[in-house]
Amino acid sequence: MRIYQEADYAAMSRRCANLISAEVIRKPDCVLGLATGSTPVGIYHQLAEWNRKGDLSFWDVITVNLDEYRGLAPTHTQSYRDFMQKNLFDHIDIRQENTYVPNGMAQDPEEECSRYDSMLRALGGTDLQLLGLGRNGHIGFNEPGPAFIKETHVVELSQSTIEANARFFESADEVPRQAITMGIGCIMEARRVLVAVSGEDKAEAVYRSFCGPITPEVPGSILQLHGDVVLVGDRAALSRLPDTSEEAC
Ligand SMILES: O=P(O)(O)OC[C@H]1O[C@](O)(CO)[C@@H](O)[C@@H]1O
Repeated sequence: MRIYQEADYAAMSRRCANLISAEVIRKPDCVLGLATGSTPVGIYHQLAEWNRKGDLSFWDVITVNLDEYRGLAPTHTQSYRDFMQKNLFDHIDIRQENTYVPNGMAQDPEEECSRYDSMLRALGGTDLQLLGLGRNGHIGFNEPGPAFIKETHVVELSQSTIEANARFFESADEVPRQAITMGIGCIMEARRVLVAVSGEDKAEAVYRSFCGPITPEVPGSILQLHGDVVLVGDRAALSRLPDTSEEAC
């Protein structure tokens, strides 16, 4: 695993944007797996700026998002589709039809999960998967539980995730209780995984994911078994790692 320790959120965002742009330059028709949440906002803004300046094109790029809340329409201001439009897609030259986000309004969610997996397979998997990390170690919306779930699936959000994401809603009561998420198998099949973390409140999850036992109780810990993981964090988020200059643990 490669670790980049950056001074702060801005530097972490620039580093991740650099790694993503390197992939886009290397393979202009790459498949990027994308994440939502507060962490990637700075990364997306940096990519949009380079695109606006003409330094980077997303014309042939395909994007596949990790997850979506169940029951929120794509136009809902807290849906992950809306998040992606506002923070990235509306500001870059990507073709809208090349951007995939699970449909949280699907009448038959199980069918939507299989459709998403088939679509991922048809695309040949992701070249680079960007991940944030939940405070409880979740990746995508793969919450701590008794087993790793391989395929895209419907998940019951944990209380800690509902509380963490309540900041985006009027109150915790409005946070959807379910989501559709890419499974651990789809994430692990990415050719490269880029994990972005920022802030003291992620330090414990980073430590448990990369230095603790591999267990579905800490979904991010599965990444220890991936052959090409790049972890980029600011000092606060990486503060519990024993030595961030080389291997994590
Ligand atoms: O970047 P944040 O807002 O801390 O979120 C971390 C993780 O939590 C989620 O937002 C889901 O709760 C993920 O999409 C994200 O990777």
